[in-house]
Amino acid sequence: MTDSLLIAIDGPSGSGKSSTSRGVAQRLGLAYLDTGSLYRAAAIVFLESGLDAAQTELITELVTTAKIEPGTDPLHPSTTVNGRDVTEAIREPRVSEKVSVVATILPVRQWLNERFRSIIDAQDRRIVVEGRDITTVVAPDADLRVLLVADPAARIARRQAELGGQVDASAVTDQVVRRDRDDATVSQFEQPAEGVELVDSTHMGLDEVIETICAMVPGRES
Ligand SMILES: Nc1ncnc2c1ncn2[C@@H]1O[C@H](COP(=O)(O)OP(=O)(O)OP(=O)(O)O)[C@@H](O)[C@H]1O
Ligand SMILES: Nc1ccn([C@H]2C[C@H](O)[C@@H](COP(=O)(O)O)O2)c(=O)n1
Repeated sequence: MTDSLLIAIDGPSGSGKSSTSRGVAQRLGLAYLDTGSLYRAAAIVFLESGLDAAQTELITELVTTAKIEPGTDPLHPSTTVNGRDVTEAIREPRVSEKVSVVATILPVRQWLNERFRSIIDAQDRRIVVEGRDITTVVAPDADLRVLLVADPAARIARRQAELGGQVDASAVTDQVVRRDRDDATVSQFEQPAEGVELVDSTHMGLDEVIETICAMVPGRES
């Protein structure tokens, strides 16, 4: 049996977690779990329910009875809700605007955390998992734990470039800065916890970040 290799990567919005984690997983032959994609899928369930954000018990019931399934192939990220492919829909600005509503409901977080742990086990712990609280709550026992950060200006510019100018600057700033502020009320991703490696990607290209993290894997240090 191949040795387990669980890599946990956290960081604020737009710091490069998804792109970096997919690259590291591809390079090391690991599976990949984007935990934010499940929070986003839960946000779709909430948005389509017509419920008010204050109806947290009803939102929790709906989300925790939905069948939310993430793919774990780093080459082909995918997410389904009750069998429907929502891979593209979860990236829409309306979802980014509202995802913190579900992400700040603690029973939803507890339910999702159990899902994440069972997916990690189903992959024999050979997986890169990224999010906001993977290094601290979901997998504090990971073989490598990284907090990936970048200056807010760099993160906003990256997100703006990704959206190809289709969303105005204040909406992009909201998606990055306001969302981090809301998300930080339930997770600690601004400072590395003890034993977590800090990587600042502000002035690093994607390949350099991937290379840096691969070199931190126990047994691969140069
Ligand atoms: N080191 C880098 N240098 C320049 N651009 C980058 C770098 N890392 C990622 N990017 C780009 O920045 C954008 C955001 O990256 P990504 O989606 O990986 O961030 P994220 O941390 O997962 O964001 P979110 O938490 O909001 O989902 C993407 O367009 C990506 O290609
Ligand atoms: N472990 C996680 C992962 C994600 N979230 C929340 C915070 C984000 O606003 C949202 C979407 O994540 P993204 O796609 O931007 O990485 O999900 C969280 O609270 N904990």
